[in-house]
Amino acid sequence: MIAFDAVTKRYGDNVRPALDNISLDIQSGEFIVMVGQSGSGKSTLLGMINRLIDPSEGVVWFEGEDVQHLDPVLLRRHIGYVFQHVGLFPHMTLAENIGITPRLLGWDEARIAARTEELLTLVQLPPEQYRDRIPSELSGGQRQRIGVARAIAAKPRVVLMDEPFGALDLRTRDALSRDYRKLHEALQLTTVMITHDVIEAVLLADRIAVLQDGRIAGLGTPHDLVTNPPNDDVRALMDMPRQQAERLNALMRESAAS
Ligand SMILES: Nc1ncnc2c1ncn2[C@@H]1O[C@H](COP(=O)(O)OP(=O)(O)OP(=O)(O)O)[C@@H](O)[C@H]1O
Repeated sequence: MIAFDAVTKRYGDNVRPALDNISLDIQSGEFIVMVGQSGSGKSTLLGMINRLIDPSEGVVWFEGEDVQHLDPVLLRRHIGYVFQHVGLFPHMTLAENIGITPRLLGWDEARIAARTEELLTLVQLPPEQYRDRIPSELSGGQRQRIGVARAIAAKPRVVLMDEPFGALDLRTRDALSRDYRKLHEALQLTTVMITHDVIEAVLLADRIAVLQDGRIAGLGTPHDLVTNPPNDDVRALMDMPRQQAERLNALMRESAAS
């Protein structure tokens, strides 16, 4: 579905490339999650898929085509994009926000209305109650649900997510990410997600890519990376959820004993 072939990205005259000779194949239907420290190159990698960023060297393939040969505006209409600050249009109703890409693609109004109803139901915001609201009349979690609905409105096969649930409280975040995983499966999407939360990555991903200084330091199923990390940095990162669980258990035991 998507392939990076020896991709390097240099910003301006920075000595160190933001991405350094990355090769990565993403299969159709796969849920791949990118983790790594701030500045490791995750957003740069994601932005190359929908041509927000162009490579300095190498080729990014999308469904067998070099993205450099595709019109970026048209390409983006076929790739859903969800990011942390949802970016809904504040004066448009939720229905209008969801209908933006279908409308740009020339769908007729009846089809857009039907699709909007379907999506509001899918993201668990009953249409009769929500379709005519504006974004400021929603909670952060509800807004993010609309962000997901808008991203998949025109039935893209690929969805890119940049810290989509990062600004939400833990419970909402957990519920929303689980709901999204179900949507990913039901709609047979290909999803590329960035998160800073290793637990979220382990729970959601088919495969995790660990980025470090512009390179892929580890790539594999959550199980592979936890049980057989390729190096000490990946081991330390993937071991964090277990260490936190152990600390929590120890605290619980101490407070139960006192
Ligand atoms: N427009 C830009 N101009 C110059 N340097 C940039 C630009 N965008 C990113 N960089 C640099 O490229 C490197 C990778 O940045 P990138 O945003 O891809 O990292 P990231 O892993 O997504 O970070 P974060 O987790 O903080 O969002 C960083 O060193 C960053 O400073």
